[in-house]
Amino acid sequence: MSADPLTRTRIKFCGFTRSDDIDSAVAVGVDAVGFVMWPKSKRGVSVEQLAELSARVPAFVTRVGLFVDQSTELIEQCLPHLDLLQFHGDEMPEACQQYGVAWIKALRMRDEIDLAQQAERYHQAQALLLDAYRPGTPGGTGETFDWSRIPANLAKPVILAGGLTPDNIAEAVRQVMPYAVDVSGGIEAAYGCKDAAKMAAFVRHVALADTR
Ligand SMILES: O=C(O)c1ccccc1N[C@@H]1O[C@H](COP(=O)(O)O)[C@@H](O)[C@H]1O
Repeated sequence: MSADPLTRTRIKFCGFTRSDDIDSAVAVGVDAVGFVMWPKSKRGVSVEQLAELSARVPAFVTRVGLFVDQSTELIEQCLPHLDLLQFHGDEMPEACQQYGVAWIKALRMRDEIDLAQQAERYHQAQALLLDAYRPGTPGGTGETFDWSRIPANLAKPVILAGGLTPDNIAEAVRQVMPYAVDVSGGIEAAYGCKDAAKMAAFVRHVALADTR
């Protein structure tokens, strides 16, 4: 069965560093592309690179900036090139809200996390991005977590992340039925270098699994 376009699972590819990879992602129908603004990441880009890469993104594809506890000044410099902010650190809700731009909050699935409480805390977020927890690493680990820990009735839309690949994404979509999925490492040939065939396979497997 094909997916209902009004409810189908949205797809974000993250960690772009090359313009050609953006073209390939757009060609296979990605909904959002992400840019890692955290300089410690091997996928990190500068504000100048962000400006160049984001200019390559066509209308109606969302440009997302990923930040990890970064300064207001840096984030403000990035704003002209972004449609949505993704916060991956310990940012307080007020800090996320201060830019007047739509944002999502990443939560790492540590054992003791209370997702209902976090959904209330970050109620102004457009969605919660759930990622694997590895101590000392804010994200992009390439690791999955136990998807059965995600409650079906969470008060915010869920973006599933963490170790997704063309091989496991169909099962993830069927099991979790998230609002969206987000992937970085699983569609790469090397850090920051996307693989066109993996991106195409990922999108195809989401569509095949999406029966809503
Ligand atoms: O990609 C990174 O380098 C990164 C660095 C710091 C925080 C988050 C990061 N990436 C995000 O992590 C998740 C999962 O990534 P993966 O698919 O397991 O590689 C995803 O949201 C990335 O955007």
